[in-house]
Amino acid sequence: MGVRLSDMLISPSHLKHSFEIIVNNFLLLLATPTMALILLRKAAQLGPDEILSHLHGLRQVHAFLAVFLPFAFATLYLMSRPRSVYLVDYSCCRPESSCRVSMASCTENARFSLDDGGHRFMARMLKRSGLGDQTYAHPSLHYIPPHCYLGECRDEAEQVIFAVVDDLFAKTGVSPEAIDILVTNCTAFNPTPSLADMVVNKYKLRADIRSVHISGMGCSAGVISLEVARNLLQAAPRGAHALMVSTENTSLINYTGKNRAMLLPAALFRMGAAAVLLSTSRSESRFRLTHIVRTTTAAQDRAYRCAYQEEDDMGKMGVNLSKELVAVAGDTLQANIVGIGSLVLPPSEKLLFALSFVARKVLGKKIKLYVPDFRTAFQHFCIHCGGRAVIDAVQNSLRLSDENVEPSRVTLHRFGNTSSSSLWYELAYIEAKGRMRRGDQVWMIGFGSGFKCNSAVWQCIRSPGNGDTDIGTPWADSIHMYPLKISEVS
Ligand SMILES: CC(C)(COP(=O)(O)OP(=O)(O)OC[C@H]1O[C@@H](n2cnc3c(N)ncnc32)[C@H](O)[C@@H]1OP(=O)(O)O)[C@@H](O)C(=O)NCCC(=O)NCCSC(=O)CC(=O)O
Repeated sequence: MGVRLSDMLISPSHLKHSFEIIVNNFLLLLATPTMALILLRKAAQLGPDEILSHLHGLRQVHAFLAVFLPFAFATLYLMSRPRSVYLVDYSCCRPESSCRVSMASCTENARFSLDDGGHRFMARMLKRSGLGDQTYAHPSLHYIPPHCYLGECRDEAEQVIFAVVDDLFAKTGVSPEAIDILVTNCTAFNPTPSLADMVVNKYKLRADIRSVHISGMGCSAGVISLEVARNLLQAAPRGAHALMVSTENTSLINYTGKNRAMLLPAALFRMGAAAVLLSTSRSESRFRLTHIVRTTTAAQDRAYRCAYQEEDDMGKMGVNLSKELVAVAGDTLQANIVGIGSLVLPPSEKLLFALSFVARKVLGKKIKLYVPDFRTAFQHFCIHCGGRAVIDAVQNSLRLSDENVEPSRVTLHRFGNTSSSSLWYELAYIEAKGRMRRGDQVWMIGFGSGFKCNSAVWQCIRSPGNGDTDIGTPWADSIHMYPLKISEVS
């Protein structure tokens, strides 16, 4: 059956599209004819002779000022702006295959390490978690019961961190002596000397390096590291390099008590890490960091306690993931999108939001607030894959399509929740699928204990060429399997 033209013109999507064109180009549509009209009227009033005599009357000093002043103002403006920060490249760890854990082996371990109730709960959570059969956990967790001592934790950190940093130096050709700034983050494992010192020692980094380690800041700490690295880079000489390493240690999932909320991390968290090289030099870089917006709701007790490290009644230590976490994440996201929306959304989306806001104030709460369409600003979304329910909640509140959240769901399936490094696995998935184009905008959304929602926005300035064989390396052995219909977990 054919579609009538009149239906097409008044269909909601076409109306919305026309509205966007008019509002987003309002200034241009209004200003260009107005300026043209004013100039034509003035020219008509003066006539050609008078215009020519005005032009002859201009002195050299006028011409000089007309050229020099805009040039001077433009130079001052450019010099006073903070320097742009670029992503040279990044690397994500695919641990050794001996670390791989299948669902069956996780369930089997739970049977021998937990009581009956705990084992049944874990079996159910593992099935429903959205994780697949190829995620990784450090060998210390393959023991029954888990065997997490300082030496094993340090070994896990060294394995993943050295793997990604080796890979990053190899693929960028940047030498360790060229690193001026180092930022590392890991929430659960914080030995002395720190993980930052571990990297300095291994790669013999310079004695004057600015190094920082961030701990206890949860899964959104990767974006916090980014902000710290960006701020330090902007204060460093032009062309300086910052190395950023984000990881989590699976020692945090060795809880073997009876508290369900503390058992949950073992069903979700897995081994992984990412290393990122940033610079203030655009040449050779692949992305430009355009915005970072950080939100914390830690002032509210409910938010503060929803991912909380504690001892249970029997004195066993673990991380308690409250049932309220998903709702808290939704509230924190709402606060974050107000900040990010004002920076990135086109005027049409801002206007619709403002109109719905005013209508709600005037007509009361029965009027729903308009949820801006973030797909008008971003081509790609990297949403922290904290758990199936977290991804579902973000997809619903931002009205995203299944394809928009595909990188998060497949990362959860292939690598599990690798905490602050998960966003980089998602970016690598998008690139491995060949979806990244020059000019594309990427929104990274990190969630983490506190509670925090931190956003980073990247613009692709160089899409991968045919020679870039390293792109999407962590996915090299599995990209052909995805996407699966993993949203339909029974
Ligand atoms: C765990 C799930 C995959 C389970 O999926 P389901 O569809 O089965 O969920 P459901 O709500 O029906 O719950 C099934 C059963 O699990 C129980 N259940 C669910 N969540 C629980 C929790 N937090 N504590 C204790 N029990 C819990 C329910 O009561 C129910 O039990 P019964 O059936 O007996 O009534 C999902 O709920 C999920 O993804 N939750 C979010 C996980 C999360 O908090 N991720 C953030 C990690 S922290 C992070 O990433 C950041 C950071 O740490 O910084």
